[in-house]
Amino acid sequence: MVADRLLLSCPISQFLNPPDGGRILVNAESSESQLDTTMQSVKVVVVGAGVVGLSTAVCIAETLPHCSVTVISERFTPDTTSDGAAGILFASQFPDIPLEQQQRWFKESFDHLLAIAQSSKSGETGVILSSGCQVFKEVPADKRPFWAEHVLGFRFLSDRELKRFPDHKFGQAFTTIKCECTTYLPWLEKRFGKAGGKILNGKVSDLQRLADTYDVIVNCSGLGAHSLVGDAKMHPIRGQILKFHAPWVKNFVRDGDGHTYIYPGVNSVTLGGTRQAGDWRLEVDVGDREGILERCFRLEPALHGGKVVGKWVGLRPGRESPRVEVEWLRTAGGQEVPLVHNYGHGGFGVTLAWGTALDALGLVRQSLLQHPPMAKL
Ligand SMILES: Cc1cc2nc3c(=O)[nH]c(=O)nc-3n(C[C@H](O)[C@H](O)[C@H](O)COP(=O)(O)OP(=O)(O)OC[C@H]3O[C@@H](n4cnc5c(N)ncnc54)[C@H](O)[C@@H]3O)c2cc1C
Ligand SMILES: O=C([O-])CC(=O)C(=O)O
Repeated sequence: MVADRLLLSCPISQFLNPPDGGRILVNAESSESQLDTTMQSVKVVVVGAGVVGLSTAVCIAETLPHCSVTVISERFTPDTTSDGAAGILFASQFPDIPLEQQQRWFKESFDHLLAIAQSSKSGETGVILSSGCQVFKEVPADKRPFWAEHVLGFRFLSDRELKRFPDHKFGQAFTTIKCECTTYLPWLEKRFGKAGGKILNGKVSDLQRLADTYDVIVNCSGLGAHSLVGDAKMHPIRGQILKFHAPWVKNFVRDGDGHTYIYPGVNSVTLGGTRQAGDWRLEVDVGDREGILERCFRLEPALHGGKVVGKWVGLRPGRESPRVEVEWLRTAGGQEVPLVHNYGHGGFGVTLAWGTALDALGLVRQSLLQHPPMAKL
């Protein structure tokens, strides 16, 4: 996606550890609006360019025109965790977040992406509708998940339909959304550029130092928050998937245990998966690959005759519940600077990104009202 950005040879800012010789990348489409943003008074920086960071940056840049918004990130599409995600909109319940808030996150994300999937933008964004079922070996305690009314056409499988799954006793059918981030993130980057956003490439090592330059800091660093803010609750949940050629498979199937799924997409079928908590390995594991193929072929025999066309490992930003809250930093000059956190979405970051981005936007707005910033150079 570097082709979409203008590469300028500028000295990297003091707070960055440049990973590649201090490049600063600025979205080419934003050059005109950059002139405007330098005139604007409130400087916001978003750390992270995965689906959570870019969604948050777009929400702020489009809603608060008096803010100039900059994204700083070590990695960009196609090299973020978000890029490898299957991108299916689906969630489990987090323990520490009010259910009403989780429902809102899900609904806001779903409705936002549904409008895209049902428009002419579907192709350029990689956001599509996807129908299928989730099946369970034992009948779950909660047969109707909290998001049942937000997806389309949620219902239980009939006995006749369940005959297809001899190892399973219960199933749910529904239509949800598949958001393919290798297409969606470049589109979000462009949308951010059109809203006047700037993009810098670099690793942030100290949020406190950003506070000398920016009025608001938004932390969307995903698993990076483990070291960036020393969040010991953050841990990797390793996930391995395969990309599979079987264009005749049209409907998704997911085992309720979360260890086997088949998600047909725009160009290939995603076969998964693994959920290995505390495992930092990014290498493809041959044993995992064999296990995925065996389980997926058993669940969806129609895969026979297809072939593996790709493989990928990613580390989910694991946390018991996502962290969406504000804390305050104090600069050497005694100014209070809000630090809005939005990270720790585990296996559901694509699903919840737009919803938590809207909450992060609310926290930014509230912080600015609470403490109007003093001018910074
Ligand atoms: C196999 C697999 C399948 C998945 N399938 C799904 C799915 O179907 N549906 C779903 O909803 N979710 C899925 N997920 C989960 C999803 O990928 C994550 O929840 C989501 O990508 C998190 O997004 P993020 O933006 O927080 O993190 P990331 O995409 O990891 O982005 C973090 C960003 O922060 C930057 N960063 C970090 N530290 C720093 C620093 N110090 N300085 C500067 N930049 C920094 C990184 O470079 C990166 O740009 C899956 C994950 C895996 C592994
Ligand atoms: O669980 C799923 O169906 C897909 C997913 O979100 C993941 O692997 O993290």
